[in-house]
Amino acid sequence: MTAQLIDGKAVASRVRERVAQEVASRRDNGQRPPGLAVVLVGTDPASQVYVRNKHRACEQAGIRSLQHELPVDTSQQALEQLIDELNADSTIDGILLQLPLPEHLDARPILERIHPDKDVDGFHPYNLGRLAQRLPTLRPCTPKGIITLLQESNLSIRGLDATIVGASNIVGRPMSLELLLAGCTTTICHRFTRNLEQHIRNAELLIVAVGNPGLVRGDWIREGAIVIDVGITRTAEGRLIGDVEFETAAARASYMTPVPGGVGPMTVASLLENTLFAAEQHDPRP
Ligand SMILES: Nc1nc(=O)c2c([nH]1)NC[C@@H]1CN(c3ccc(C(=O)N[C@@H](CCC(=O)O)C(=O)O)cc3)C=[N+]21
Repeated sequence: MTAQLIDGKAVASRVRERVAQEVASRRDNGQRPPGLAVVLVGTDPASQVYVRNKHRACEQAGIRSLQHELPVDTSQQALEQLIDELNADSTIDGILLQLPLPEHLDARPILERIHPDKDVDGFHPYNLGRLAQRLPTLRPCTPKGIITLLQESNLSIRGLDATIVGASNIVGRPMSLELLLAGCTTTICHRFTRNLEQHIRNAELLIVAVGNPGLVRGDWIREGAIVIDVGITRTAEGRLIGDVEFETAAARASYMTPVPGGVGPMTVASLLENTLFAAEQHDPRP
């Protein structure tokens, strides 16, 4: 078998076009544009690239995007105060705190301070609880984007044995909820997992989100599996690579996402959908 590549860039661009049409139709109704506030603390170059990409995507979709770039020595208190101001601002529908934060700051109390209605990352415990109970809510962007990618590729996943490698708050754990809700039998592997290879070999759907290139060897992939590679690592030569050995895995998988051009663009597309969703809650159609 040789895998068909799942073109995340193309699917993301269709999703963004749908959002743009919705935003335009709201404007025709006399409604204000959705507003997104992106908060970036410090000068991490990768974060700056992501924030710039998000800003450009918002502009193209007619979403108002405001950037708050704070110095690296910003205090916890100053950051909390900015969140309070954004929570109170009725023109702002979504607040995104770009992670990671500098060492001296604690993300958790700040993420909990973002009003759940404005939590377009879907990281607030309230929203994760709603997701766990299948209630409509703001869902974490990367897992949501992966579900959209599978749907738009007409891949039915109900009943599949799924393995997730990585149990982060932002990808692995919410991904496990999404797959459970979609009807998969789901295994989550993490740093204490003893038989990683065996869990990967069993996977009809494999999601890898660790950030460790070559972690998953191509010959571990089950014949015909769907492989979703969330890892993004920049090599010394400046190329981006995923966590799964690409060539050997693609020889066994049925479908596989490339890096770049797979999951990354879907994360941004989900952010736009979430911002529109938040605006629809704050400012419903007449
Ligand atoms: N509060 C918060 N929310 C996030 O959603 C968040 C975050 N913090 N911190 C960092 C991670 C990472 N992330 C990506 C978004 C887009 C691409 C993306 O568009 N990738 C392109 C390549 C981009 C490039 O050239 O660097 C691709 O894979 O094709 C990748 C990674 C969002 N994150």
